[in-house]
Amino acid sequence: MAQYYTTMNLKSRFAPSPTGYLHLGNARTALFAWLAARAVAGRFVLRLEDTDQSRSPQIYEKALLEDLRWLGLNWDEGPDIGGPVGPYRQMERLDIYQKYYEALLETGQAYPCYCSAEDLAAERAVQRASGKSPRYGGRCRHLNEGQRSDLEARSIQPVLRYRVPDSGMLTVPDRVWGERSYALADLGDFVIRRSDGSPAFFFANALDDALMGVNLVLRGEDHLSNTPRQILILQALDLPVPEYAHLPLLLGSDGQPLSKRHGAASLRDLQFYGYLPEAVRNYLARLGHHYAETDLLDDQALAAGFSVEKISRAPGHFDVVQLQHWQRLALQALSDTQLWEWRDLQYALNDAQLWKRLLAANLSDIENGLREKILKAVSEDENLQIQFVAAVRANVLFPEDAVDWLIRCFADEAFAALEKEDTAIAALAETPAEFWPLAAMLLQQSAGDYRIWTKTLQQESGLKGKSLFMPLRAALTGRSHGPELAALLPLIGMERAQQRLHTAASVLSEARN
Ligand SMILES: Nc1ncnc2c1ncn2[C@@H]1O[C@H](COP(=O)(O)OP(=O)(O)OP(=O)(O)O)[C@@H](O)[C@H]1O
Ligand SMILES: [Zn+2]
Repeated sequence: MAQYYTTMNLKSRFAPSPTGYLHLGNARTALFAWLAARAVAGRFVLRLEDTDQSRSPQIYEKALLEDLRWLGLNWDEGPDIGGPVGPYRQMERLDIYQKYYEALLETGQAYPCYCSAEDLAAERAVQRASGKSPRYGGRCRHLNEGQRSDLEARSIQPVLRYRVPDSGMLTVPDRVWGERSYALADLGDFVIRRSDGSPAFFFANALDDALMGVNLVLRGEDHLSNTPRQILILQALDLPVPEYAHLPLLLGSDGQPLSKRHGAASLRDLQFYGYLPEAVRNYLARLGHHYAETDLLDDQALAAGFSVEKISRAPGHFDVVQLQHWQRLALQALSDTQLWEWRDLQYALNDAQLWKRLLAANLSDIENGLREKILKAVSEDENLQIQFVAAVRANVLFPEDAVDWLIRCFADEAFAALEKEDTAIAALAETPAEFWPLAAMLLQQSAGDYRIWTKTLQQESGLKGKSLFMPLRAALTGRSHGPELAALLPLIGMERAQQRLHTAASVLSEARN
């Protein structure tokens, strides 16, 4: 049984390949490894497995660091900040690997294999045909010096294979899956160095964990079957074997595991939509890990409640409804001022394209400087900002929602053509024509006091409940749902409210024509 790490020296890591944008599966793996370290004041390492040079463009390395930082993770050692056991990019560690290849060659635990891709494919075909599971049969195991130099003379670049012991069992402990035993005879001698000299994943990954002092390897279940080979390598080199914890994979809506190469829902996408990183952290932390608390947790609480033992074995599914639930809670946790200053909201306010889209029906208003006019009015008045945020915050999930409500509150001439929901138009159409002049007059009389206005309007129109408030909401906001009208009315103001009540009457007559 593996020795469980003490809480004093835990070191975990995230070791992605910079081959695409991080998706939520990668992000959850990174988050769990980070939480495991932060829970016990351990260390967290970021290592880039960039040995597949054909798929490792520079942009992905930069994006990877940015996205992890956006998510709120930090690392104690990594490619950008260095550390005591670096370098932290595998391509910068080739000399280190070479030393260990030589050690294995010297003791005969590794040997060069000259088999061509065709040779190997033919071997596998024969094995499959006789119902055996395919593995390398060991053809180059016993080549003598003369045979080797012959092959070298034909300038065949060999791979290096690890010589797996012929018999025996290997027991692999896993903190999530428990112990599994493997018959060594089934493994087949596997490649540890490719013919171009680059290290195979099995080798570099295991070696680096050991050399970097990583003692908890938390990674996706896709690596579960690699573990016996990695333990063999570490044992052969007399290096420490870490503890392993394999996380069930996150699946997309097609039931397939998310994968960078297939462009799965990325952290970048979530950032673009305006998700708050604390919402994403809370969502991911509960994806396959149990927390007793159902409210939004800060990082300290997330770390304190994290334990490898609480990881579930069931595969996770990306569920946007759940993610939005955490977005709602994360937004609620912001003060009004913080919400107004939300960086993504500030971007959205300045995003002319977004305004154009929200106002598509009335582009001429954009040309007339509508956006500048509204922004000027609210940017000069801090009270108005706070009042606005306080009124609409329960109806805002994304920055775009806030911009939409801003337009609905503060646009005058634009409003006539502002997009109106069908249900809102239906509510207008069901309301008698004489209601609107009455509503306008009583609004004037009540001097904008919402309670007095609606009370007198109810008395004099005979309408009440939904048939009173739905048409008012529809006329004032163009929507059938939204923030409290009492809170919106002061923002809309008397003048615009009057205008909209009159417009509602004309919408009605248009609808009837
Ligand atoms: N769908 C997934 N769910 C959970 N974890 C995953 C998933 N896919 C990969 N991981 C984990 O993310 C970490 C980084 O792996 P890696 O960079 O190879 O990601 P990948 O998505 O498999 O990329 P690629 O498509 O380039 O192979 C590993 O620990 C891996 O196990
Ligand atoms: Zn061979």
